[in-house]
Amino acid sequence: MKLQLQHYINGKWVGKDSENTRDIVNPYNQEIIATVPEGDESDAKAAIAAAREAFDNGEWADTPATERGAVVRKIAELIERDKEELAYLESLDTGKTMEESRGDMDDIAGVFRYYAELADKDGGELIDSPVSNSISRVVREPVGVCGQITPWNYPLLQASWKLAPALATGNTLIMKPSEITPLTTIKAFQLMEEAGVPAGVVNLVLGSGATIGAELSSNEDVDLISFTGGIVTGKKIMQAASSNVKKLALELGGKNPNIIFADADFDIAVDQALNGVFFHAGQICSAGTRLIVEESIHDEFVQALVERVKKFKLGSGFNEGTQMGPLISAEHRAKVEKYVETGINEGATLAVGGKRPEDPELQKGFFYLPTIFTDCTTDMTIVQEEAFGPVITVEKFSSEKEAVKLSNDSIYGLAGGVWTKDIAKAERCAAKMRMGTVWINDFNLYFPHAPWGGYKQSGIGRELGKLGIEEYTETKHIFQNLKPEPINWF
Ligand SMILES: NC(=O)c1ccc[n+]([C@@H]2O[C@H](COP(=O)([O-])OP(=O)(O)OC[C@H]3O[C@@H](n4cnc5c(N)ncnc54)[C@H](O)[C@@H]3O)[C@@H](O)[C@H]2O)c1
Ligand SMILES: C[N+](C)(C)CC=O
Repeated sequence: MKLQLQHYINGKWVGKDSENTRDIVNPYNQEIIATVPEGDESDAKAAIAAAREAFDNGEWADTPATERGAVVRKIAELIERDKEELAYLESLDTGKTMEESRGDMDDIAGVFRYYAELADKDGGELIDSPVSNSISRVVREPVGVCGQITPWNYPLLQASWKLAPALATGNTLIMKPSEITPLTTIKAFQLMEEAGVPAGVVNLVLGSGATIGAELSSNEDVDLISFTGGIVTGKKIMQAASSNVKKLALELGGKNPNIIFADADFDIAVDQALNGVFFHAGQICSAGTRLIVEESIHDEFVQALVERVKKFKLGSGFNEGTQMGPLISAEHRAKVEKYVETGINEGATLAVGGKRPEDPELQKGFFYLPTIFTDCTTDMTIVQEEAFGPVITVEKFSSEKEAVKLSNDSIYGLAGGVWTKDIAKAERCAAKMRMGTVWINDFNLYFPHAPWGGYKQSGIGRELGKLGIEEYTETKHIFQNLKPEPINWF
């Protein structure tokens, strides 16, 4: 199936002849891999109008939940059918390895399957009414028109966490993928069309956040805005969403602590600490970029990390054996470089990395060497701010209480990890860590059944799990008086 490099509005592919276009660039070699129309506010408004009409006067919201679930299941099947093509497009667009992209596609199909199953499982709740001769029940209904805005690091995965629950519950939607990485989202809209999602129910507008994203966030015909991305954008969206007091779901950044106690399994903790931060070149919201290591093993632990890091294989995501691809763009690499410069100026010790690779084969891509800073303290910018790149900061601790205190010293609260063989200690730490996810002797694991989201400034609401579908519903209480009588007050 040919990739439709266009917007998808009201069941039609539009924008082919647009004067404004954007080139999509391969971060591995800067080649142009596609050119797409660059939409503006008028495209966003057309998509919102289509979604509004489909919600208010279409049949999707009233379609039996079992049938909606069947459509969502069909989407999962089509993703599985086209897994290789989708994985190829994702790696081309983001630079991540094919193995990672294949894993993402499995996860994405799993999310559609999970919400297909949940679609008809909430038949409401009968309340034990305190009023005699009455029926009191609670039902869940779709919110309405949903705006959905996604980032570039996990383009289709983050989209699937929004599309699947919104569709399963009978909403209509407009999605704006990151302007840097729209390819797999375009393909997913083709698959949703093939699966039989009615015209107007799902709409796709390509273009920038400042235009389309801002329109989706402020337009009063949009009932809910769901955003995954950076904290600065999240705050702008929150303000814009106040126009009509939209329902709001924000999945923002993280500066995620990974606590390593001296009694942890040393080799596994080293291995997973590396994986937790350098996977996808650190461009993961939940990357464990803040290592907090018990003093007694600190030097040995850092040495083991540094030795392993020096052997990392950087390269094309399509080459067998590549462990780490490039960063997403020149601008993003410049941000990571500035961050590392800040760390050096703040007095942290650069243990390894801190520059671009010299390998001639990597010069066209936006590569950056895996980097480790030691002698870090919580007052440093690099310990507080998200690098969203391959950079670890290492702090020391000498007591359980101090480890937990350090881990919570952040405006963020997305995720964190604890490594120890003492399960009681691990549970005590997990209970005190102010984060949406805490992993004990693991890191960066997520699956459709468990909720995902942040405490503090890491966001509002949850995706995945049962909470992830509830985000897309309004709750209504219906009270029926079976024996009405006059009140005789007036
Ligand atoms: N919590 C999570 O689950 C999660 C998952 C993935 C990424 N993230 C976060 O995403 C960030 C990286 O992604 P990014 O650089 O694409 O983020 P970003 O905030 O720059 O962009 C995200 C999306 O918002 C759009 N946007 C930009 N300005 C906008 C505006 N004014 N109004 C509406 N939309 C606007 C962009 O076009 C893009 O589609 C990191 O901070 C990362 O931690 C969080
Ligand atoms: C949510 N997650 C871990 C899939 C991607 C975060 O960037």
